[in-house]
Amino acid sequence: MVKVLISDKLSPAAIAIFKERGVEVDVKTGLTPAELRAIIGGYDGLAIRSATKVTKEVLDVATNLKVIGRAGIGVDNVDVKSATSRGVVVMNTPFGNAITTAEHAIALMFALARQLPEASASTKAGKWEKNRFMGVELTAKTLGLIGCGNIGSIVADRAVGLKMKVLAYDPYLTEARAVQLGVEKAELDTVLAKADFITIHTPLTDATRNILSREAIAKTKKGVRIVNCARGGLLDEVALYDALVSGHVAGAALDVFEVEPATDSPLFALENVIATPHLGAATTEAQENVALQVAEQISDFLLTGSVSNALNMPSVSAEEAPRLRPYMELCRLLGAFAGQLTQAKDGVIKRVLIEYEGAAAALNHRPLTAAALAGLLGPVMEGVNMVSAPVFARDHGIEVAEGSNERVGDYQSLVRISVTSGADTRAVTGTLIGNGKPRLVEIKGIKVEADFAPHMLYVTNKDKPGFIGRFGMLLADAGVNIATFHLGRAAEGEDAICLVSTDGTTPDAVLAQVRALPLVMQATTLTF
Ligand SMILES: NC(=O)C1=CN([C@@H]2O[C@H](COP(=O)(O)OP(=O)(O)OC[C@H]3O[C@@H](n4cnc5c(N)ncnc54)[C@H](O)[C@@H]3O)[C@@H](O)[C@H]2O)C=CC1
Ligand SMILES: O=C(O)CCC(=O)C(=O)O
Repeated sequence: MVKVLISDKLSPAAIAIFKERGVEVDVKTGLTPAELRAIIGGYDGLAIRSATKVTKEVLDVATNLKVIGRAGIGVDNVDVKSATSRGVVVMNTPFGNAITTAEHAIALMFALARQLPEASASTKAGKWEKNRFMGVELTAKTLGLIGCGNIGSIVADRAVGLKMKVLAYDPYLTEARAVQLGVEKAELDTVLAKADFITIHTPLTDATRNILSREAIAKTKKGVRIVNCARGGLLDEVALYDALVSGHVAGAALDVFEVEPATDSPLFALENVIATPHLGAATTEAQENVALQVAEQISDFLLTGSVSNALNMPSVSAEEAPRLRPYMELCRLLGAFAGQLTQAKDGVIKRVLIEYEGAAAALNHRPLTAAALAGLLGPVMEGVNMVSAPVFARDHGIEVAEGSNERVGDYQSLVRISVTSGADTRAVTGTLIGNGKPRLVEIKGIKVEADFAPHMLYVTNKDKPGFIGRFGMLLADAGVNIATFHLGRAAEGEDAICLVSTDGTTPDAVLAQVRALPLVMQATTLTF
């Protein structure tokens, strides 16, 4: 039974889903990093919000972990790079809390415009300061959006409904989408110069860190009000403090802080600052949405192999997962065959071409290619899987290409992997037979019909009388039992191949004797 740890406060809806799907689930919140490291090795899945920090140190001891599911959007509390190199899928729930967070940004904008928290506190203190709290209207004001993705576009939609003019700075926003949203696409400097309110909705990346820097804040319109409901670190808190004190910025509403939990900040002493404790996603509806989604996504992945909303792996829908699974296995085995042949020769892979023919041409190729790369790179990288293999290939300059052809030849479906290393290119081709069983049908252009087996011996030789008898006797004398024996040749008297499955490994000394047989060009043991 697969086992999942929920290490942050999640709606009980998540536990119900896991149990319903037959996944064993433990809920342990508030763990220290050391406590998490001590237990994480026992889990296949980890469901988190923002409190759990999934660091490299945690991942290093997460020996069974296959998937991390973030019930929410931002994954800045997960070391995605380390997770990827360890083959752990990282998923989020990109839409479940977007409306709620957009509503929080709008709520903060209203709260700033009418100084609601201060007015409420003063009234409750019995002061009735009617003249102190003079507000501003939102109608006809300019809202500057920085980031117009899921949340930003919902904020834009609501702001347009409030009769605001919306300027959006987002390098990835197309003109067509801007028109559809009723916003004007603008450069950052224009947004800074013209906006009465600015709200940030970008992820925190190297490009967005400090996007509202001291210099940027200096370019804003005097009296601007700023909302940050995205991530701490997107604005310079010290510069913001100075601009609030000088009166250049009329108010700021912050849900997120550079250091969280933020229990102490000079900003808290300012009347014109509203602060909430990272509450953007905190509604019953959003928490139920993200908890349900993350539990479904983690269960689906662990139980069926379907992948949704992963940041480091191509998606595989629940519908296509059963169809893709035998092909993924075929691709992995073909990759492993080609990888072991390459390793036995010159070793350094330069280029991989994966071709899909017949029925395979119509499939979702990204997960299949990832599976082929995982098999191929197995001999060079311990523990490589579909998550880590494409990244490893990219980082090591291995060129990966795909081809497809719907034409059906001798086989309904074919996958061919051609690997170039040094001056050589080696191709292995396979198909699925009967109930989805992988079969090798061609090696280096020579036809063969062979199943994959845990232990194999692959020999290339000259097609001349004398090899097969000597080879069989040698294995028999060494006590290596042959399970299956397959032969193929390019043409009479030319290059031939012999693929044998054995009941156990062939010792290195026996392999050396095979290599020394007359007519043998090369011999390699293979394991699958
Ligand atoms: N306060 C809270 O509780 C919550 C905060 N968030 C945060 O809200 C932020 C936005 O989330 P989503 O809208 O779902 O993300 P998204 O990925 O849908 O949208 C982000 C947008 O930022 C744009 N962008 C990227 N780099 C940019 C740059 N250099 N300059 C301007 N725009 C840039 C992207 O093109 C994209 O359109 C994230 O930081 C997320 O972590 C999300 C949910 C809850
Ligand atoms: O889980 C939370 O409360 C925070 C949500 C959030 O920041 C996100 O989804 O990115």
